[in-house]
Amino acid sequence: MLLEQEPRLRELRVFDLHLSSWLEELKTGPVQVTPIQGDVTQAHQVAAAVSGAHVVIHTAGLVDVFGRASPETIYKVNVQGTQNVIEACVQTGTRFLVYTSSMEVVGPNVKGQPFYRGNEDTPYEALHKHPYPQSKAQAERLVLQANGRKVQGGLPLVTCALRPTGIYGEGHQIMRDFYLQGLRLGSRLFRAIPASVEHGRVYVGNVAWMHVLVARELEPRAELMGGQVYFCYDKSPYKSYEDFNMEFLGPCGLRLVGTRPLLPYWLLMLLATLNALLQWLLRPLLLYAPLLNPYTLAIANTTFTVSTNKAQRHFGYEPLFSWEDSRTRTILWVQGSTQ
Ligand SMILES: NC(=O)C1=CN([C@@H]2O[C@H](COP(=O)(O)OP(=O)(O)OC[C@H]3O[C@@H](n4cnc5c(N)ncnc54)[C@H](O)[C@@H]3O)[C@@H](O)[C@H]2O)C=CC1
Ligand SMILES: C[C@@H](CO)CCC[C@@H](C)[C@H]1CC[C@H]2[C@@H]3[C@H](O)CC4=CC(=O)CC[C@]4(C)[C@H]3CC[C@]12C
Repeated sequence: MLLEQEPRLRELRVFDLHLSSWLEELKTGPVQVTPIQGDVTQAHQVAAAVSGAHVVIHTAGLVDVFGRASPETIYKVNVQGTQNVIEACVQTGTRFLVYTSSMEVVGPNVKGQPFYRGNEDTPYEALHKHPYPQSKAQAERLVLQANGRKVQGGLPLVTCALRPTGIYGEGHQIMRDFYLQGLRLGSRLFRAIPASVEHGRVYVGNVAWMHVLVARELEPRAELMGGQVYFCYDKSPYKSYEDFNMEFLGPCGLRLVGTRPLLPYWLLMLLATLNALLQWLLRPLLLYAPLLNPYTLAIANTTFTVSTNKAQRHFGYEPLFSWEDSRTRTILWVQGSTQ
């Protein structure tokens, strides 16, 4: 997105624990693309990568709500890693920092209270028990508190945080898992979540586009945007998690069975709790980390949708991809990803 949309870009450094092979293809254009294999938990590696950069987009993170990683590891990558990025900016004189936060820093909370088409100012009890949202909330706080800190050379750091809702699009592994599961079940999926529960989703291309715009506008609009949070949104429809997935899986030949959940909520919660127990029991022997656990069930079962125009007001954001484009691109990816 940066290469396509930012004409003033001179160099793009990609710092990641795992470098993808597609990065090589990006090296053929006029902009210098520098892949750097590194770990955000290693302060010296981060500082070396950041040195001389005009703007840092910090999107690396450990996304785990399934119990694959330990809470300590999640904290180390998401919180300590973010602190390292901030310190690297301060030490090396980089003034603009964009952080990929998450809707999860707000909710859904452990009480299952709905957040219905809320915006950045909507009051909501953000109570976290799970390591992932806890770590994202802590990291976001660090980023916002760092706004205004003096960087090397004496000028102030300008930071802001973007909070995507559930991201979908090309590369969405869970979508592919549901597709494969549906194929195994005779081209069917069984409804587990009531259709009335709305879940916020945003297309990956629009998430990227919003990051590019923020990176571009942070300097001229530092006064307004510094220390701010913005939900990442687009025109994707408000639907339940499963009904939304069917927008893509339907055209790929799957159908969702049932107008109401096949199993009652208490039974699903029992199964989710059993999964958590099994995970704990099996941990010394193997990693058992299914999609269904008490936390994921609670998120999927709680309405959380965003309706805001803050990004449009502050830096002129309009989605780059329409809902129709986002849908088509995602369907094509699902179809192609399993061949
Ligand atoms: N997937 C979603 O629905 C949402 C994701 N987010 C946030 O967006 C960001 C990207 O998430 P996804 O693309 O979904 O996840 P992902 O797992 O596909 O991407 C995360 C990237 O961070 C890298 N990474 C992990 N640990 C690292 C380390 N120690 N050092 C350097 N790089 C490391 C990974 O190699 C990977 O390339 C994360 O910060 C996540 O919290 C926010 C809202 C929703
Ligand atoms: C009960 C199951 C029946 O089919 C459905 C389980 C679906 C879950 C795996 C997903 C439901 C909601 C998702 C999360 C949500 O989109 C918010 C997120 C934000 C992030 O920053 C990271 C990812 C995630 C936690 C996302 C993960 C997958 C779900 C829990």
